[in-house]
Amino acid sequence: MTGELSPIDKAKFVAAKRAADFVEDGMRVGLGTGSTAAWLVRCLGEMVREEGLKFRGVPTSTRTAELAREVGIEVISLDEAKWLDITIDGADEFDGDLNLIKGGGGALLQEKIVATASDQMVVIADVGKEVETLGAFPLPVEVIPFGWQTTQALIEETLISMDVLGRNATLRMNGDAPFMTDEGNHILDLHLQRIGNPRQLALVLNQMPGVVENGLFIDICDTVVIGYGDGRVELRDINEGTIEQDRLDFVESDNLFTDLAD
Ligand SMILES: O=C(CO)[C@H](O)[C@H](O)COP(=O)(O)O
Repeated sequence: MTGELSPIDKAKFVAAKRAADFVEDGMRVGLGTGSTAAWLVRCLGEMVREEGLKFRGVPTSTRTAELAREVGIEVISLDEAKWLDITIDGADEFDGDLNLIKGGGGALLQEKIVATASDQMVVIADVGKEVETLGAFPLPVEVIPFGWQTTQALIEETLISMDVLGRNATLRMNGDAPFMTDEGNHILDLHLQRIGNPRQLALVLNQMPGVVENGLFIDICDTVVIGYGDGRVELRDINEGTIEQDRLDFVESDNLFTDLAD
């Protein structure tokens, strides 16, 4: 990476760096997927190498597993861990109830399994991810390849019957081929604009044959660490609201940040 990082990357970095402090010796930690989660993995790797932090990580994707091993984190499977102390992951949107849209990176299935198997889920996000109502970000739905067009039609019909604003579901592509998840499935992105009742929509989607999982995370996240481009971080707790506001002096002091920016 060369040159100065953008304000969004700085915001992601400070959120990840603050959240890394949640990890303590002996913990089993779910490691999320995406660019913000990648900062977290790099920060944790640095803590392993330089401070002797000892923990085991359960990655939510092959990408995260590769990065975690690269930076020196001990990687185990979810079945080896059985239960996790904490999962730290990014999000595409979060609302005032800390409900989320996830899956922009296509890892929503593993992410939901891992987060649900954790004592607490901490989301790391730049402030641009905060919304009043979920839905401006297209909602990812993981579907099995068999009959995916039939599943797409069923989803669209159901959205019409639910009177949801936007109704089209598009197949996510990777170049000329359909995007494939780690589990060999496809992703349909639902362009909804606004999700009035995310809890109901999540339940309805998961009842359809062909749907494996949807990207709505309802009542799963406990805390959001919000990063700002000027180094400020805010911790928001599901029960207590804002519990911490701080500023990380990352530009001058952070080796990892300046190493990566150079
Ligand atoms: O859900 C995810 C991957 O499936 C990511 O956490 C989400 O897309 C946020 O990504 P980023 O940190 O790159 O903005």
